[in-house]
Amino acid sequence: MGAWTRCAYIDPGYWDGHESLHSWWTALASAKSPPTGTARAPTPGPISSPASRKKGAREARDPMAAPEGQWVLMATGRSPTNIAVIKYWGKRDEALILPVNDSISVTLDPDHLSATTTVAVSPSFPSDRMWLNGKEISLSGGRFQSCLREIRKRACEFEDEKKGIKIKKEDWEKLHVHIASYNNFPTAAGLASSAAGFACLVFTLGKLMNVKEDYGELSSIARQGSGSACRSLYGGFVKWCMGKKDDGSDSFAVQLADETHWNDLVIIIAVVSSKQKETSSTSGMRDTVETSPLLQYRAQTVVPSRVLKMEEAIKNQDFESFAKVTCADSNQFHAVCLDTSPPIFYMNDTSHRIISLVEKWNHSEGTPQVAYTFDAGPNAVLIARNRKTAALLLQKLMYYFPPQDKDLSSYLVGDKSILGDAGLHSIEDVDALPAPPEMKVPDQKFKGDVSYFICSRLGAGPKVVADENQALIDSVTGLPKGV
Ligand SMILES: Nc1ncnc2c1ncn2[C@@H]1O[C@H](COP(=O)(O)OP(=O)(O)OP(=O)(O)O)[C@@H](O)[C@H]1O
Ligand SMILES: C[C@@](O)(CCOP(=O)(O)OP(=O)(O)O)CC(=O)O
Repeated sequence: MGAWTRCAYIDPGYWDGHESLHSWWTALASAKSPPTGTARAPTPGPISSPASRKKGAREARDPMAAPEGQWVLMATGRSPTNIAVIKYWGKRDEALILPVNDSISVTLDPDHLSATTTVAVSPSFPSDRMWLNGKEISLSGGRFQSCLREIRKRACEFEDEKKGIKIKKEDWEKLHVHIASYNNFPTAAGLASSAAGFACLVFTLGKLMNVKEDYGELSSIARQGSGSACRSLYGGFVKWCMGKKDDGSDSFAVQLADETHWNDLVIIIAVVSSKQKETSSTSGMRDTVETSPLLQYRAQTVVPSRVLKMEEAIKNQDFESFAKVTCADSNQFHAVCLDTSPPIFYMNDTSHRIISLVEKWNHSEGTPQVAYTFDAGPNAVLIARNRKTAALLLQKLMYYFPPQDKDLSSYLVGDKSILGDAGLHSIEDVDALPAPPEMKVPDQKFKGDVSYFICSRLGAGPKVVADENQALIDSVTGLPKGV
């Protein structure tokens, strides 16, 4: 499925109150063909000519847009999100974003959950500006400033003789950027939009500014945008090494194995709520560090041995060990939240019901079939050992959490083929599902408690989007398309 037809992946309610974003997106969606995703050097926008102005320029020009005759140089990238199986929770340095423990994550398929970002520079831009999901946001926060500063420091000379553009290393400091980004899933709803977003920003700025540093170095810059973002610089299985140094230079991500290493795994996300959460990860973990006596024990004693176990499990594709450690770590992370004063509740009754369903099924099989993990929100991320298990899991989930209306195809987004594997072609198939035998109260159903499901898999790291039609910024005006 092409990136620009992915509105269907979003909870229909997600668009409520997002009218301007919706029309912005619709305008883009009707624009052009699906992405190719192939990597390539940044593509400079054309030097505006009378012909291109006639075609592309708006009737009333924005006073902040690039004046006619000025070049706009742009790059577009797409970055995945990731879900931690050993959680990062707690900082030892708030400004540099240095964690109290190592963490490990799986990168999700960017077709289903990712950020797409276009960055542009032009001598005509008077200031740095950013638009997120079609709305202008401030770049004045320390996190955005750190990422911009660190990338600018590493920018290298760029020349395009044909287009007559030459940018010397020292010139990058003087050039302002315009940034437009779009998440193909709900923002700030516990689905790690900050991870995809900051990874994408750093990756794409790095491409635009001809940064030569390796992904490890880029990951430590993305870390300064949002800790979990450092793990989105790689596909597959990724470890964020906490590091020991005060300057954070040894706190970066490494890839443990790429997305092809263990490709049996199927990921089903139950989106329990896509509303913005009450306690952000940043403030939640700050409170935990200040008040939870359990956190120290977790960081110093529990996590180090779990990280070793997890690395072994991944290396050997040992699902039993992988699932046990994943579930235990999610539960301990939420226990640490509960141990915070005042206590933080990220999970809700639906989250607890899903845990109970998985635990009972795993127990009845004698060996884990599915692992669950929950970030700073009620949404369940369920990792099934293979497709067959994922199809069985979906049947059980659909039995307890049938859709509110009759439209199955908007109730499960992402890899919809799993519906066929589960024998669920229509709402009648859902109604006819038998009660899972392992559950004690099979008759109770919770229609409407899950907003929708996403079926995904492990995915690759960030990519350049070479097709300029998919850029979010107009290469003539230097402003977001459709705004
Ligand atoms: N595409 C993006 N580009 C740049 N920044 C982004 C992007 N998407 C989100 N962000 C930043 O991340 C913030 C949301 O982060 P927050 O941690 O609250 O939610 P989340 O990452 O979706 O959830 P969680 O980390 O708990 O799973 C936004 O306010 C914005 O500053
Ligand atoms: C529960 C988590 O998702 C916490 C993520 O926290 P963030 O990376 O969003 O926090 P900041 O570094 O303050 O931006 C666990 C994880 O991803 O490891």
